[in-house]
Amino acid sequence: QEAAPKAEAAAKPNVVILATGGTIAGAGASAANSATYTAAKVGIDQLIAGVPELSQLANVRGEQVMQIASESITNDNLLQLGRRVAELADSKDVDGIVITHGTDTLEETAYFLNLVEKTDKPIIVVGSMRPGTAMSADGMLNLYNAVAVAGSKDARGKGVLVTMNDEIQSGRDVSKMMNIKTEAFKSPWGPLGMVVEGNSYWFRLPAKRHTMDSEFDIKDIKSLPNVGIAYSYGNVDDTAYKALAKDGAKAIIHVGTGNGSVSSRVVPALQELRKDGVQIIRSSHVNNGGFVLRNAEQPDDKNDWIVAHDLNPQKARILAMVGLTKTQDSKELQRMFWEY
Ligand SMILES: NC(=O)C[C@H](N)C(=O)O
Repeated sequence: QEAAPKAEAAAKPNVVILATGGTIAGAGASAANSATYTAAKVGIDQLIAGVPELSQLANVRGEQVMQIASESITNDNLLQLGRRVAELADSKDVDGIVITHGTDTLEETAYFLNLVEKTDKPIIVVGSMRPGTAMSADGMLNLYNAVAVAGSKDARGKGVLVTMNDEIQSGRDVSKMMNIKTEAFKSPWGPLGMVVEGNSYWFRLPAKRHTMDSEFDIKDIKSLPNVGIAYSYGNVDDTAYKALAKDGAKAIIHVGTGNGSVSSRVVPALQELRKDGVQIIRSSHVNNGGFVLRNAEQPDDKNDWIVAHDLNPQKARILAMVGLTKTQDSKELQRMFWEY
């Protein structure tokens, strides 16, 4: 009789929560403040203490890696987080890792980790749309779901995942499609599954290379190159592109209209920049998921440009940076944009 609880404790998975800040750690002046608040206020110990039910799912411990709103995250922050995740993933007494994160750049961090972490242990990135001080705060349940998925054996080998609004999304595909609403995170290809009352229900698997099957490894990445993003619209000119190149961008993500199209007022500058060695990567600013194909709208073969395919501009920046740590060859980079 005495042995039972002990056996139960031993069977529970060990999950580490790495806290980085964001609204999930935010606080507002009153319960009515769902949108007006300060992000990155509450420490990880307080967050964990706020959801006592976590201890039913796993042996949970927390680490405060940083405390920032995610719009302010830098490449150095990404590397710091990535290295800590890798150390924990290598540790025998860690079964799964949760990262609490602001939602503004959550999709970038999730995709970055999906590319560079050589582990099949679950890595779950999670945030919230409302601070914990607000009525109907969503952080508690999102965090509970994240720990549940991180501790489950079923989540192994599926790449970095995101648990928001009861859905399990692929860290590669998911994007913040809407602000204000708690139903903020969507993937153009749909969620992988659902998490309900601590149980995961899976419906599909990621088809793109990730984690164990990736050619990238955080342990080999010393720094990330400068990659900029320039946005297209009617009456656009080449000012932003030239400024990014002048600032030393190794690649520029062109946020094109529609099919990643490029204004005739911008084409000559992009052809020049490519001749000067800058990689030009065409993506799209359409809201529900772009889909850019080679030589559609623009002669990519002739210009030696790259297409981002279905990656949105901010995810294209992540893959371009990681890819450029391995190669400067545009054909190799294009291969990566098809495979990841
Ligand atoms: N909902 C949020 O987390 C937004 C916040 N600005 C952040 O990304 O840190």
